[in-house]
Amino acid sequence: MSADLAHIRQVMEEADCLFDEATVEAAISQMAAKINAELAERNPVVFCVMNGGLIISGKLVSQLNFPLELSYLHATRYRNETTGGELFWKAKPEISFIDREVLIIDDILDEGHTLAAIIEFCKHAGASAVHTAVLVDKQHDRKARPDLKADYVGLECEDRYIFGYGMDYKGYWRNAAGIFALKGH
Ligand SMILES: O=P(O)(O)OC[C@H]1O[C@H](OP(=O)(O)OP(=O)(O)O)[C@H](O)[C@@H]1O
Ligand SMILES: Nc1nc2[nH]cnc2c(=O)[nH]1
Repeated sequence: MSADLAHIRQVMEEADCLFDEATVEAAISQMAAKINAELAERNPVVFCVMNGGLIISGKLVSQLNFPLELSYLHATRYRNETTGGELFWKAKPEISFIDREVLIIDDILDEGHTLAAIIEFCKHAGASAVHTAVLVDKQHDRKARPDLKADYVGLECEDRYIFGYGMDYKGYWRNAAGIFALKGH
């Protein structure tokens, strides 16, 4: 089914900008500074969680000043919808995790099912430590594991459906240079 582009455009026109580009870029630089200070000697394998992690991963790793290996994994729970379901692996990582420190980079920690499952997967695969970085931590009381916090968080946002900087609305607007909230959600 082809997307209704008029609707997709209208969604952006009506959306609220929660964080403009300069604010997001500053948050990413702060994350990078902390990661540089803490992981520079750890020889981590860095994993971008596709698709949403694409933009934050690219922007973040280019500000990391130590040698690292970069790969991706693809797990999805939302499949371009605005509410989450079962975790579905589209691509599992190919690099060996055995005795390696891992840094997982994703766009958003919402209910946390995705990140929790990825962390479990990495530990099961033999990682010696799993570090996590998310651009946005959504604030609400529906967390899958309330104790699960990302080690590096760029921004905290209110409990609304957001898009931009890698996050989609029905598969669109991952390219938006700001973080926007859907009108009425
Ligand atoms: O904390 P949770 O409630 O589990 O949600 C967070 C996950 O949801 C989004 O992925 P999605 O499944 O939409 O796939 P995408 O990355 O392809 O957009 C996002 O990229 C996170 O991986
Ligand atoms: N685009 C987008 N994806 C999500 N995955 C989990 N929560 C969200 C959200 O608010 N926006």
